[in-house]
Amino acid sequence: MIPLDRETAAAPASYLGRRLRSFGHALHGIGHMVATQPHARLHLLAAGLVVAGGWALSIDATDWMVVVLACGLVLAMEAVNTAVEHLCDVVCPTWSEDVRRAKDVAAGAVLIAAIAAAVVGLLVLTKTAG
Ligand SMILES: Nc1ncnc2c1ncn2[C@@H]1O[C@H](COP(=O)(O)OP(=O)(O)OP(=O)(O)O)[C@@H](O)[C@H]1O
Repeated sequence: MIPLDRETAAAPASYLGRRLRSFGHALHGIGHMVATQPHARLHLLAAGLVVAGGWALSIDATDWMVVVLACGLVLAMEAVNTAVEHLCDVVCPTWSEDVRRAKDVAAGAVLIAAIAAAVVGLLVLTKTAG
């Protein structure tokens, strides 16, 4: 196991360097989520379809704002769910009722965001078509 201070000792000294390094960590996390989580790839595919649909229907700027926020919320929840799953697996690799509850609640957060995003998509669609 690599001690945490070894990593921080190699940190860039400048403020901008540290911010860029943090940005890189976040991008690495997103890449890891997409590479390891089939649900994340499905959410990305759905977001792509929604963007294509919005483009085809020429939805207005306000609708774009809501649609982008809804898609972003789902992907952000999936990222938090992935982090919770990882932490649970490291802290407790065996079966545990507490882990089951924690993972189920985290998965529930994704489901809530996905349902809300689907409702937003339907409302935008019916508003634009109507
Ligand atoms: N250590 C554990 N103890 C008890 N239940 C667990 C444990 N690990 C997983 N589970 C149960 O299995 C479900 C799926 O957990 P898993 O870590 O396999 O996530 P997953 O397959 O990526 O699912 P998703 O991302 O859809 O939530 C959890 O929601 C939980 O109910």
